[in-house]
Amino acid sequence: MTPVAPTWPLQAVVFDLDGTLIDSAPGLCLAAGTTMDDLGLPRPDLATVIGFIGNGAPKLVERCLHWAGADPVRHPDALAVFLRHYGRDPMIGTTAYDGAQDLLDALAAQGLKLGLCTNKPAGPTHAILRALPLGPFDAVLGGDSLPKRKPDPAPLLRVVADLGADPVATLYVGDSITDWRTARAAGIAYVHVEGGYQTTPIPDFAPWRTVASIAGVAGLIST
Ligand SMILES: O=C(O)COP(=O)(O)O
Ligand SMILES: [Mg+2]
Repeated sequence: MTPVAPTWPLQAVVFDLDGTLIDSAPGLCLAAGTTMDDLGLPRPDLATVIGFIGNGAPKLVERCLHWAGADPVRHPDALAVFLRHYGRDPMIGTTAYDGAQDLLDALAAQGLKLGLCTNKPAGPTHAILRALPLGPFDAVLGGDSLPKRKPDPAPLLRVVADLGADPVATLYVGDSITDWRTARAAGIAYVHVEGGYQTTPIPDFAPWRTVASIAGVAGLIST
């Protein structure tokens, strides 16, 4: 498979959030563990929860229940409990990766539009963006903002449209198979950041570029 390259000059860069700009896995693990306590189920450890991140809160809870051998009919209740725990303070166990804000500042200074397209629900996403602070972003969509979430291309294409950018002159920067599939389905050039939450090889993987950490994205872009 041939990687999709962006056309220059670049107009916009859209980012994934969890595992790309922020390390939120300890917080997600804590909320998942408290949820499982409430349900009388075993707590998954951090490495296990990291493997469950990437497709949004409903999938994370579904994977926790499946891991524990629990009846899937408990999912609606479990999801409500999880969202209550996580929503109380999504900043617990969450930090920005080194260099993330410096990168956003540098890209904005080059006149690039900045977007955020995450599967994290919009409520905690905005709480985290305010609290860190991280950004500013010109357009933000959460996993529950549209009827479909990543890897469906709709959220990414909507963010790009909200930015007023041309998809071919846009980069999507992410850390997971979900992000890669989203970018591929949208026909948008994909930059993969290593060191996030992708723990298994990605089949048919053809990113435009791979960087070892978020700070490395700056070196790819000159407008
Ligand atoms: O909420 C998740 O499961 C993943 O969130 P992300 O799309 O920002 O990586
Ligand atoms: Mg991610």
